Amino acid sequence: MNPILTVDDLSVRIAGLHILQGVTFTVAPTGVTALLGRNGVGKTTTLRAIVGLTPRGAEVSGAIRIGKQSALSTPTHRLVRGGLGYVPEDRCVFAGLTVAENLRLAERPGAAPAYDRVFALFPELSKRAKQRAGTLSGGQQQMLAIGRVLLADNTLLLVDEPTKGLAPKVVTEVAEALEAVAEEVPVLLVEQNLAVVRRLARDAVVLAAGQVAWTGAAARLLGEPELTKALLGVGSTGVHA
Ligand SMILES: Nc1ncnc2c1ncn2[C@@H]1O[C@H](COP(=O)(O)OP(=O)(O)OP(=O)(O)O)[C@@H](O)[C@H]1O
Repeated sequence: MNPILTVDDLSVRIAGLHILQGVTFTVAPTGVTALLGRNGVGKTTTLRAIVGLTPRGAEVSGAIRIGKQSALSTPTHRLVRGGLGYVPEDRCVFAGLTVAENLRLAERPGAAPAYDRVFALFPELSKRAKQRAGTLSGGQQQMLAIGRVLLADNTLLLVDEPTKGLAPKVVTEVAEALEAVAEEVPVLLVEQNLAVVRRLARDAVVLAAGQVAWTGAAARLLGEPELTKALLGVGSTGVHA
């Protein structure tokens, strides 16, 4: 099966810092690929480069293809309209708007919004349609951030640390939702909670200091404690997925 995403020799310099230094990896067209690594290795920078959101003035080189489309030469709004979904780390919900208004703003032109799909995955969003997003819990905001992207059909989802800062029970809920999502659409997932990675990911790509340090089966990485510790600096156990 051809990869849905190919990142080839990607380099990103921001403010004189060479943050990504020739990153190369692929993402399979089904299931979850985890993008892993210690803090500050360039995971978020990689996702942002794919979606075309590197800061102004950044120097980006290499090639990124989503299917056959060159991402680096396509503006972000066209990538999104073409089916690239991005759930950023900071969730970016509009705090002063209601849940319903946040969802409405995310409808993509020319495509019927799939409210049924979103509310089936996250019934809480339907119940709280009139609540201001800023008053939702962290987990509910995360569900809104994911739900927003799922209003449209996607060919690839990029999801950045969806369980960060969430209570254990909510981590489980978000992991369950992503598991269901990944049955329909391939996901490139940045995630620090290795129990979540173990549950969701088939493939893993590990970054270290702006380069790919390891690629392979997630189960293999997490099944070898020495390897996990060497690459990620932590044991392979995690909780609450
Ligand atoms: N706009 C920017 N200006 C300057 N440095 C930046 C900028 N964006 C990222 N960096 C630096 O690039 C490096 C990689 O950052 P990035 O957020 O991609 O790492 P990460 O692997 O996602 O980290 P974490 O796991 O902590 O979220 C860090 O050293 C960060 O400080």
